Amino acid sequence: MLKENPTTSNDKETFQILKKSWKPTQVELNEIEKEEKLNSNISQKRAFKVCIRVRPLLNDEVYKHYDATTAVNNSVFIHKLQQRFNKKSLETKLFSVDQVFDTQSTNEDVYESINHLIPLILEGGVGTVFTYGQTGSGKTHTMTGIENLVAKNIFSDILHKIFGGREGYEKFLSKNPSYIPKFKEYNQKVIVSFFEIYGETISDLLNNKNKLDLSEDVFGAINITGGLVEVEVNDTESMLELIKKGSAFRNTKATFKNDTSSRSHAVFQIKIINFSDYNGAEAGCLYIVDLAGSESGADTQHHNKEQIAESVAINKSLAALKDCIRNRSLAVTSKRHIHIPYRNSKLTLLLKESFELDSNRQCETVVIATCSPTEIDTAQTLNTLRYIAPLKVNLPPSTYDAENPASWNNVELRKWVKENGVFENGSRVDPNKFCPRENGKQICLLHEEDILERLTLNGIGYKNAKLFHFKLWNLALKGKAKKHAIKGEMEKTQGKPIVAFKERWESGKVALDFDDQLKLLLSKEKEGLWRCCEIVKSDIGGYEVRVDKLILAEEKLFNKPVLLTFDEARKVYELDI
Ligand SMILES: Nc1ncnc2c1ncn2[C@@H]1O[C@H](COP(=O)(O)OP(=O)(O)OP(=O)(O)O)[C@@H](O)[C@H]1O
Repeated sequence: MLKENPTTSNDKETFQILKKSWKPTQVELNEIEKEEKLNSNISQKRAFKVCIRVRPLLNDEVYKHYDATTAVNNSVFIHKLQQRFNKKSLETKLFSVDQVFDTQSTNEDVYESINHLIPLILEGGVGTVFTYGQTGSGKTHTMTGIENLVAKNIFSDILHKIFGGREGYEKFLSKNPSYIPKFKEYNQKVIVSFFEIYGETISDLLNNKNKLDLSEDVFGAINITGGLVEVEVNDTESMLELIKKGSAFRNTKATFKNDTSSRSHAVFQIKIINFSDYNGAEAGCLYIVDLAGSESGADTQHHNKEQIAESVAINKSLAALKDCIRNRSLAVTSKRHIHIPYRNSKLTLLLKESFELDSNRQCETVVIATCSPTEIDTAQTLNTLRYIAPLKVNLPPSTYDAENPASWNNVELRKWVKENGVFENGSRVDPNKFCPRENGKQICLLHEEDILERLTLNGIGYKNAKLFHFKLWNLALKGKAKKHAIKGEMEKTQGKPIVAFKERWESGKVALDFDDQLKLLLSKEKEGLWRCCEIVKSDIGGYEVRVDKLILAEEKLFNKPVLLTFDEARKVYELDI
């Protein structure tokens, strides 16, 4: 590995003497304490958790360079030797994040910062972990460690969940010592894929670098197209084998800073599929993303034309990633609309769901900033830390509203189902079967036929299933209207919500009226009266526009405009709630 060496042995000695006598100031200690108090008081979990890992000095660095960092609890100090006239002193910068891993930390220690993502994906959520940092700072070392530890732990985590905890599983094992787990028996599948994003090209690392692409469907979901190989795995060894195979195919080249520098973003994806789930239940998903290293101008001074173009492409996609996270954090606090530019790169498009404020599923991301400890990398380390330190984002506060199913989590939904799914003939809706993992919003987005199927397959008669669906659907519509009322889009008059007509009604808009009927506005007949055609529920779920059913409707009864999206496959419209 090539290293520049502007450090004299004199500097190194002076630095070591100064660092030995260095202590954080009282102001800095107060700041660390304040940050830690703030972290421990956070009742909400982080949507974006930020960690720092400082790697140790490597063998070829130990003699020439020195460690310019000091970690104190969840903060790290970066030191710089300054010379003023004849006097040398230490200049220090402090960064506080959620967790710091110092030069002595192991990959097992770092794994602790991400292991909460496993229960999240077993519940159908989306977990993302990525490392960000200069080339040669330890991203691949950290990510390979995490991939291997996930492979080692995920299968026992699933079994503990199936057997109601570690003790339950151990008790079972003591009675069945030769038991070999078969996840299919428990309706679980663990599916693994591994691909890289090099510039804007996506290649399958488990299939000879077969070219893949991303597409966004009409519902906004991102799909990998081109035949991604997805392998079902049942044990640690098979998963480790795939990690090894995929890593060997990765695009790496020697650079000025790193002999085996990764020139692509590698994405190791684990899907947890509960295949007894009905239509519409999404798989839990973990993305482990090893980013290509960012390079400074100085790092690229020995690059040829092709390498410079490669560096520009890497830095561009890293900038897109930073923009998305930064705007995501701004969007949580800002009163105005903040655009999250996830379409600016393939990487951010893939991770779109992690940036969405209003995602249907719970999404949590861990960002690990990796740093080289040496004094010659201080400028790049400061760049990395300045960027990642403000990225901490809390999950949006709970918006639970007993009258709005779209705001319920799985526990709240189950409670409602238990209380409301009771019929005169004694049959009951079992929440374990109706909504094993979904939250209220996910259930509200299901088609009527999917809901009816869930109910009838579990012994609820068709008539009762319709009644139950109607109750839930009505509540969802009212909840949505109420949400708008709270937002100030409606006024209350005599106990009845009346629209404050900020929106100008115009032809082509769809209005929901106070009887929960939808109408497509065709033309204005006269002031306050519109010629419309009816939009009715279809037998196959969704809505149909009945051009044969023309009516006149009073504008004052319109509750609010709604968006309909067209389901190309079934040729019906769906309410975009
Ligand atoms: N925590 C660590 N402990 C020991 N060695 C480490 C650690 N982190 C990194 N290294 C070593 O440092 C070198 C560079 O690490 P690595 O390849 O992981 O960097 P990188 O950030 O992925 O670089 P690039 O962006 O160029 O791919 C490797 O030889 C690696 O083994």
